[in-house]
Amino acid sequence: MVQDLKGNIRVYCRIRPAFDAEAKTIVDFIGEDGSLVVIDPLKPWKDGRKIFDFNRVFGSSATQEDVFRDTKPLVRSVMDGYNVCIFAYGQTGSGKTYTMSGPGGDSTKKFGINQLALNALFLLSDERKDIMSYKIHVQMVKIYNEQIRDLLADDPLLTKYPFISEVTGDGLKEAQHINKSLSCLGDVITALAQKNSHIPYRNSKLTLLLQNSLGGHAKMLMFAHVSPEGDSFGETISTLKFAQRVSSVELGAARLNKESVEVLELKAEIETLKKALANKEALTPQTNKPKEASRTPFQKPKATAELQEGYDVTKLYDQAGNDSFMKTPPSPPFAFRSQDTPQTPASGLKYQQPPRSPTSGFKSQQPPRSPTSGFKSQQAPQSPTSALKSCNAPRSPTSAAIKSQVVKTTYNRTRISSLQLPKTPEPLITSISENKAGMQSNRTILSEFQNPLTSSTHGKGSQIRRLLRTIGKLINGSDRKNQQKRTGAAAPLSPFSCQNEEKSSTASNARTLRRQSLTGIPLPTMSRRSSLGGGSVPDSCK
Ligand SMILES: Nc1ncnc2c1ncn2[C@@H]1O[C@H](COP(=O)(O)OP(=O)(O)OP(=O)(O)O)[C@@H](O)[C@H]1O
Repeated sequence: MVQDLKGNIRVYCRIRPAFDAEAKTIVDFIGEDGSLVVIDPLKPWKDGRKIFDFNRVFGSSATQEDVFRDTKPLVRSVMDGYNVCIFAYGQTGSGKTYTMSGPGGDSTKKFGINQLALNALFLLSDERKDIMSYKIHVQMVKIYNEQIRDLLADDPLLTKYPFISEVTGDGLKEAQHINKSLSCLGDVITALAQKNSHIPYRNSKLTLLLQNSLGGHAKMLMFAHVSPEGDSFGETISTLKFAQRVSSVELGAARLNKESVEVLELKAEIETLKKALANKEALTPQTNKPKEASRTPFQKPKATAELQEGYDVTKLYDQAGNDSFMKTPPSPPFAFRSQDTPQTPASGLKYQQPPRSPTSGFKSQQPPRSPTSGFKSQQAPQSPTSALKSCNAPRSPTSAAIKSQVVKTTYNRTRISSLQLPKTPEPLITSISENKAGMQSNRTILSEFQNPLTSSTHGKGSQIRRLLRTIGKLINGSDRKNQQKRTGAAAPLSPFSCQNEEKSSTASNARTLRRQSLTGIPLPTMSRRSSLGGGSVPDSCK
């Protein structure tokens, strides 16, 4: 907890076993609390003792498993939405490769952090497969002479580089670049430690590459490797001092890619609300249920079909209380485009209703829709203003609203083609569940590529939140609304009465339709005109 408050740079120190087991090492003391005391072989008395503090210190007897045990929680936090960076630092021959790649061999005991971390990610992914779908991408690059090379590229020429790990000519150049990288890393760490406004990430490819993992938005683990031999003391002290500096950097709490977790939580909430809604639905008397063949567009199963076919119903239902709802036609970018979810001929809002006037929106078997319409196929509204006017019987705006949100959330999801859907709201929720993977895939891509998709995931979170609010309103307000519906006359609904009246009338219309959707009972004398407010439509608004 203290660490989280302090920041998210952790420093583990690992001491390689001495090559000569008989030789005296510079390690004087290793504390459980992460303290390390080294002693200068040239000053074996008190002044020669240097004390350092890290998060953990692994002595020469520590195994790969020991090291990974303390690394695993960090690795797992990737799956919870954090960017995590683990890197090894230290003089040549101090054990960096051993820790990160392992000594080699098939046994997991020989695995390094890289393999163990991937194993952990795959295991976790498997454990959560019922609730989450992860995509894991692996990239391997080498920074050589300030050139980044993709080591997993198909073209070997791209991966080939001269090994020269002599210090002349190109080797000298290489050494200079390595020094530059490390020096830049040091500069970045110093700037972070000093809380400078400018952090010089761009000074080297290494820091540029690690930018997202060195800043305050990520969790970082540094393995500081040291050799225990006396003749490495100078390098060891240098490494330990740098590691101490890194450890002193206080970045503040890492910023979780919280949208991902939010999505998880919201999904759990959806599950709860789903049950509550289903219960409510079960308690609500279902009367005047039309036959399947003559089902009106206000019935939930139809709306469900619309959802599952990927219709853009949001502008028609979800925003029923919004001015623009009646005025603005669904815009193409918002509409569920055919290439994303192609609809089948059987899909759509086939209301089986007789043709209506040109102001009617949901005409069954209506030919070509307006290009601006979010509705697809035959049922597209003929005009932007015709969305609710066309309703002979109350549509189920609430279920449509729920669905429309899901449509947006699951924009890239696989289309569900069947139109033979049950009449309860469960299919709605089912469609949510079926699209879990989609919601989380973005979330997974976000872990992989870090920042770029955050806003996308955030959008899904807020969409789901809106959806939850809608469901919550349905559950909490249904009784009251039903009561109102039974006792009161329908509120004047006049979406075509222009500016001043339009908002309230549209909202009333939405409430009315929601009441209807909850109960499934058509409102008395719910003609098209009465559902819109009973007044004639002014010419100016037609
Ligand atoms: N914890 C360890 N236990 C046993 N052997 C180790 C350990 N760490 C390192 N070694 C051995 O020490 C030698 C040097 O280790 P390694 O190659 O990992 O160092 P390095 O820091 O990667 O070196 P370089 O920077 O030169 O690549 C190797 O033979 C390795 O097997």
